[in-house]
Amino acid sequence: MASSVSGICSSSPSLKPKTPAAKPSVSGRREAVSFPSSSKLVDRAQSLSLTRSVAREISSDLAKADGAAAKKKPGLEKDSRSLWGRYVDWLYQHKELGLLLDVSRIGFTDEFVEEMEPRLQAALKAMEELEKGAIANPDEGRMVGHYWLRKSELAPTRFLKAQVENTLDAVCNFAADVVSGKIKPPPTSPVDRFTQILSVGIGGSALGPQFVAEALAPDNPPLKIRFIDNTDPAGIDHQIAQLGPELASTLVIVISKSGGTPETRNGLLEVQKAFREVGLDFAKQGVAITQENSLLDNTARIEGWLARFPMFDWVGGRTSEMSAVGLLPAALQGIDIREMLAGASLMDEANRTKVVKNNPAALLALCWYWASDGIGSKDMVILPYKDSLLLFSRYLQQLVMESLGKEFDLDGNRVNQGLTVYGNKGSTDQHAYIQQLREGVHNFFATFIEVLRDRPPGHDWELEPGVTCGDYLFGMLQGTRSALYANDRESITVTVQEVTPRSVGALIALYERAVGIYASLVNINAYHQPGVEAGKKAAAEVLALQKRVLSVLNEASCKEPVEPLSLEEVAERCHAPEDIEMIYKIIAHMAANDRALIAEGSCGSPRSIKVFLGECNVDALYA
Ligand SMILES: O=P(O)(O)OC[C@H]1O[C@](O)(CO)[C@@H](O)[C@@H]1O
Repeated sequence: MASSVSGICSSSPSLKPKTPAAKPSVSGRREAVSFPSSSKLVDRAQSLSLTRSVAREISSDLAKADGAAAKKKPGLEKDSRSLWGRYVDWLYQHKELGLLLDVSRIGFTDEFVEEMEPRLQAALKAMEELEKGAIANPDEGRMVGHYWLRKSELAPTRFLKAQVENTLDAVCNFAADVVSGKIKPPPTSPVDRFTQILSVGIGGSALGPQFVAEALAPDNPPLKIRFIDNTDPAGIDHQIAQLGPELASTLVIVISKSGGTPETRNGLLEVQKAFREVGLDFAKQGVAITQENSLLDNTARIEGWLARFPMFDWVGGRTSEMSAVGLLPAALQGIDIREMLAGASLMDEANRTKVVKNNPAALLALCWYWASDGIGSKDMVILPYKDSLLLFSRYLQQLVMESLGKEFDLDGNRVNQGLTVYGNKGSTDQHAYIQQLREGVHNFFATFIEVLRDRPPGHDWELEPGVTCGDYLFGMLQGTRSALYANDRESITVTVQEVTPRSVGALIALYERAVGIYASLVNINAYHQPGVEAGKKAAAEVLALQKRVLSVLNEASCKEPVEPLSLEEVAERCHAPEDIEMIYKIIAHMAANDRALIAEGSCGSPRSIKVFLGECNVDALYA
């Protein structure tokens, strides 16, 4: 029975005005500063409570970056003839892909390029080894093989090659059968074809499929796609409500490499409940994409789901778009996945050259290093001037930040590396934050993504003499690029002819490789994510504490008369006095959600709160 009383916790706790105080040192956080001297670095490292030796190592690492980039940073070239020369000299073109990379508005010097050459060669060598099957993720003892997904011949064993090829065939066949209606929803469905996909997954098991759907799904795809990528009950309800009666013709694809991610598990349980409530048999509409023998795989097998596709140990979540994770949803939406793979493969090939000027991923990594001093001192703002590429920055956020945002380097030195990524799309963002980019704090470099083809042939018209709507978009991009540069804000421009499966595949491959090369340049493991575990562990601890709180409250509520408890008393009885703040938050959250909990007092004055349960659960007393 759920009840709560008298507007408990209905208003936010009052916030005291902040009094300025000396900033405490934040462990592990390095401020973004340009080219600090070595002695300053040592001071800073010491203030971060690092040992002297670690401080010295950081100092010397950054001194290297100083050597390679910082000390020589001249003002940006402004003479238009010289700039044109620079543009032409450095322009990279991939003819077959119709892709251009312009790095002329990044101000690196020839001397910097020369100094970086040996490190770039080492990085390219490392990529070569990785493609051959080296253990490129030493922490987890794993190979990193996403490049094999688009060129199975590269896989280091026949077994792995067959795995890639068989999975691709299985994905294509299954998608073709679903789209053609050979694989049908159960007879309870009012229509005899699957019409919708509900994709349940998070992080790398969602961001690639979301980006690709937004970029490439036709206006009327054979199956429309929706996503549950969180454990937000209202968000989940919304997706299910939007499906309405079409739930009966929805293919639910549950994607989780590990097969045990809580958000994804919760999404699955919620969807299964929705199926039960309307009398549908989930198993007949469920598809799992996960590692063999994971919890999800075993559940799907035991429950007899419609299909299961493998995820491989050697493919990381954030580089899984070209595995079944990305390919199955894409194929079901009528996207040509072989073209995506072809685009990625062509890009990979280009990125194998050891000539840096002809290697677009190496050029990107070089620019990132220059622009952010090899320490992430500047953010990377991604600005695609094309609505369909809206989610590219969101996709890149995980690819770049989960890969590069690391506390330690490969030698165990504390480095707090990373590269912040954000952005939406142009010209929309010109009316949001470009003001600050042009004139405000100088803490970023931009990447423009330009798409030359405005709309399919035969549809264009001039909305004023000689000018189309797309000309405006073009003008906005060029204008912003020039205006930023005029104010010493650097930028990269990636140009594609059109947004096609091939160009999207190429873009994904370009950034995957640039991240790998950059990681080598700064000597970090791009393929693990130890930091994510801390949050997951803490969340599990909160839920465990909540169970203890409930048990303590139940005990007090089973007394005659019922014993309302203060927060201090609850914390004491949970043997967790140090967790009183968390206990307060747990109680406030439960009270806001009709959880058989009666809290008296006011959320704004936590000391006034007395809490008890509406009912005694006798069974729980003896559990
Ligand atoms: O596919 P899984 O195992 O559910 O993991 C989802 C995501 O969670 C992470 O492990 C951590 O956020 C990502 O790397 C991954 O893409």
